[in-house]
Amino acid sequence: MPPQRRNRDFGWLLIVCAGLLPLVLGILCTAIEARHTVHQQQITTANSLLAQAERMSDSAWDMITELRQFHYQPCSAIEDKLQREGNLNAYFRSIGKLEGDNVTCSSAYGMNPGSLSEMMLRHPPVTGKAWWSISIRGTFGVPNRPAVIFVRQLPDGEGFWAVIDGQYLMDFMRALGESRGYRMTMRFNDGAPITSGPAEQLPETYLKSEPWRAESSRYPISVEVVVPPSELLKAWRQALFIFLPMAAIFSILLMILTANWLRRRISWRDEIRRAMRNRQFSVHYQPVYSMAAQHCNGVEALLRWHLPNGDTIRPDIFISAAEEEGMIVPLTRHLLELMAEDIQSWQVEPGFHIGLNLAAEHLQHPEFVADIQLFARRVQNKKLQITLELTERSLIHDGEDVARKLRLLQLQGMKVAIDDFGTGHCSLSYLQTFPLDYLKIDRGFINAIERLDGETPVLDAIINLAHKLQLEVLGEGVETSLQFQYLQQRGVVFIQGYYYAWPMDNDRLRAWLNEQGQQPLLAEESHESELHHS
Ligand SMILES: Nc1nc2c(ncn2[C@@H]2O[C@@H]3COP(=O)(O)O[C@H]4[C@@H](O)[C@H](n5cnc6c(=O)[nH]c(N)nc65)O[C@@H]4COP(=O)(O)O[C@H]3[C@H]2O)c(=O)[nH]1
Repeated sequence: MPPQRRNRDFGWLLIVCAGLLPLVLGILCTAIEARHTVHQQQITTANSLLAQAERMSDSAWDMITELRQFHYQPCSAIEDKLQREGNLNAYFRSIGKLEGDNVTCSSAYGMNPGSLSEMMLRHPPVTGKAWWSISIRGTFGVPNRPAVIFVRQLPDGEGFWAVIDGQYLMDFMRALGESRGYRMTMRFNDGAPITSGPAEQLPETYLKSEPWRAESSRYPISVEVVVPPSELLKAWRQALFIFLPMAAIFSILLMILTANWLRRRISWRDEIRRAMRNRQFSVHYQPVYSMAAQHCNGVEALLRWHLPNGDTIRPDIFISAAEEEGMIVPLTRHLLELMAEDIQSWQVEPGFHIGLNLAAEHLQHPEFVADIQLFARRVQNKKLQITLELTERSLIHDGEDVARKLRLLQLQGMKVAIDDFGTGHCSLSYLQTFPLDYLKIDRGFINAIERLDGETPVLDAIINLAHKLQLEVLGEGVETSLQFQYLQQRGVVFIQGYYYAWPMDNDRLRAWLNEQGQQPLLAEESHESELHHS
């Protein structure tokens, strides 16, 4: 499959993925949100149930405290009063008195209706406590309806009891959760369950939510709330209903952005190719001043891109794009061709320097040496000093291999410079790895110069370092007389910048070299006219 085709297919895949991403994320988030909502509802329901059960327990214990007034009184004397108390207070099925395990008096059945076990339809729990309560599946009189019995036993064997009808609790549960299909279970003291909701086991599906259990801090009451899958599904559907339109908008936006990004990527590559074909690139040359020779002894080649409408694209933009799009090698080869053509028109002394910028990808390319050698052969009649400028902007991975190639080219008479020194992450390691001849100080450090007799610590340190390593130093971006003099005083041998000359096209360079190329640069003079002229 040709690479172009493969890229396009990959692009479609990327657009589809970008479109799906918000949808998938949305579905996941809403599922989590639905679970959270349902869980909160479970907690709220359980807490409401507990609160109601606690209120009923409070009533029951209050009633038992009230019954204390009938202590030592025979059932015949209190029967009517008991009946009235039992009937007039909410929640109660019956209330009464105890003697040991025997029920001696009941608001429902009068005197001596039987034992406590017979009334509860089970043995009383062994709690060892004078106050206890337990949920039961029914009572002697109403065996099929759950209830809760509250008992207080006095040390003298007498006691009081109250039975709350479970119907009140079941009604409350129904009101809370019947419409939502909740299954709710309440137990007092691990007694019989009082339940409401569907009795069947919920199917084991992903949508099943965990039962929520809660206990009262005041009484031995526990509740459990189970939510059916349909509730979770409903909550999910509601969340999706709100979220899906937003997700759809996000999907469309993301697809448009991805498509634009892909188009831009493809268009940079295509545009650079087209621009090379249509000769929209040209080379500008910026003169370099030699302090020793006191005249221009070389130039740096800087690529320019002129659009047919007269606009230009900044080199830092199209060079970065070419590096990212894998176009820097063809572009540099194009630069070398343009330079070779221009150089044929030059009238310069042998040894005149021509510096050219090289990107890391090209240095690592297997045909790098051949490319440079071809260029050198094409301009060999001019006997130029070719300087290869490495920049730290993009990292050179295979340092040893690149160093070997550079050494080979050095043996054939070329020089190597490190460009924009100090701005990257690996300035010092480059000094150690590569066979360098020149160090070009970035204009950021030159801009820091404030006074001729003062210090510029970092700049001074770089200059000293270069001298120690026996590298020749070039100051880049020199714009003022002060900067020029400062560098001159500190033994910087080459100067490049607007103060000396701006980058210019080939025709203007030839004229400039003729008129000003041999003139010394004097710091005291005003160079305004010279700069504008160039
Ligand atoms: N403010 C200021 N700027 C000054 C002064 N003197 C020169 N300059 C600018 O500083 C840049 C020097 O080039 P660079 O550091 O190699 O930085 C270059 C270089 O890294 C890259 N570049 C340019 N042409 C090529 C090329 O053919 N190949 C590669 N790989 N990179 C290139 O693009 C960068 C920017 O290039 P340009 O825009 O041409 O910008 C040039 C030049 O116009 C000055 O006194 N003041």
